[in-house]
Amino acid sequence: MSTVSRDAVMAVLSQYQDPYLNSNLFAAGCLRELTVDEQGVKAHFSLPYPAGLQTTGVAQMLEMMLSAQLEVAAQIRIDWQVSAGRTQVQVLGMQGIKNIIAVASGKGGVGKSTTAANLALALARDGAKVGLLDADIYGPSQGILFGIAEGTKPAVKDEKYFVPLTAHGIELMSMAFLVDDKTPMVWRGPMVSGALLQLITQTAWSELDYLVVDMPPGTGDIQLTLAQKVPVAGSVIVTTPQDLALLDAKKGIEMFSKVHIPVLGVVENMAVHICSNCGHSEHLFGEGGGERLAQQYGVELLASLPLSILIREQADGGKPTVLAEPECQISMIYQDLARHATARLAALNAQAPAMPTIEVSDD
Ligand SMILES: Nc1ncnc2c1ncn2[C@@H]1O[C@H](COP(=O)(O)OP(=O)(O)OP(=O)(O)O)[C@@H](O)[C@H]1O
Repeated sequence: MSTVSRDAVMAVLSQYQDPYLNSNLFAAGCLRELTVDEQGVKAHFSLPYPAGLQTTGVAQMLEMMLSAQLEVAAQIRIDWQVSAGRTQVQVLGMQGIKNIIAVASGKGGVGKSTTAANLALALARDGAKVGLLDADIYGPSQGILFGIAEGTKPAVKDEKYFVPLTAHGIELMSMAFLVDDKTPMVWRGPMVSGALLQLITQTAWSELDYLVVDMPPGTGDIQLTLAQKVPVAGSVIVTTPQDLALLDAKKGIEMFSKVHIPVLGVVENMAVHICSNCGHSEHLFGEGGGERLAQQYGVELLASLPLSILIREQADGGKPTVLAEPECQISMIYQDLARHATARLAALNAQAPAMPTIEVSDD
């Protein structure tokens, strides 16, 4: 077999643009090994974001491109590896976590918790080790979203740490596991802030690639303190496209920039309604709001999700869409969201100088 040149092989492989890194695999620094000899081509690439579901397919496609264009036999291996966040996580119980991602919204009820749950599940489907911290003190709903039986309490380790529950491969801790639904509102204020701090400083998480934090909605003192107490590597802002929600989402973006937490991007939820009878699509809350918001702040529009009865029924029934119907079109959007957000985070981790360590105590 005649040997093709290394340049020719690289030229063919460069035709593939990774949709999440927005560049070819060489320019994105993913090449680990490339051998071109009379045996053929052997290459190994490593992606910086979880991509377990797509590596085999992409490798096969690259092999076919080489075979078709250069008539050369190729063995391509693609794997992925997550780098640790810029901020070293020094919080007790959180030291084994590589990256903390906050999911926030300026306004309540826009689908932040549903997005956080599906994001966590999508990351896990792609092979990442994931935890989910439900810090939504006003309406902790991750227990319901993950089908946890009411009254389930986390185990306690060394008389000091809560052990997260595990559901569908995700480590899970929620305010709801500590505060009773029947706790009167008047008691809730001070108790809840105390419990939230306990949740942050006294949960023994495993070694995780990502901890997704479902933040309380809004941009008040509690959210700001939380953003400062938890060493967040990046945030995802969830909004619906109507003007009022967008206005609040802007406040969310500004809050994160105030505490120097990068915004990985915006998720536009309930963007378009598709009639389940006739298939007609309608932008109930206006069109293009998420895109405009992302452009205004120079961040990515990570995903745009439809207003779908499936999303609501599955989430409220304890099986978010990514779990209930992993192959459906909506799950693909969540999968895409997870990859866009983590690829962006990887780029930030690679670029930025290390941030100072954040130490958190429970006082
Ligand atoms: N894209 C969607 N289509 C249809 N229903 C949705 C969608 N996203 C979320 N929902 C539903 O909207 C309701 C509110 O969602 P969710 O609890 O995730 O919002 P939230 O922003 O976290 O609210 P809160 O401010 O109360 O924490 C839920 O019943 C959920 O199932």
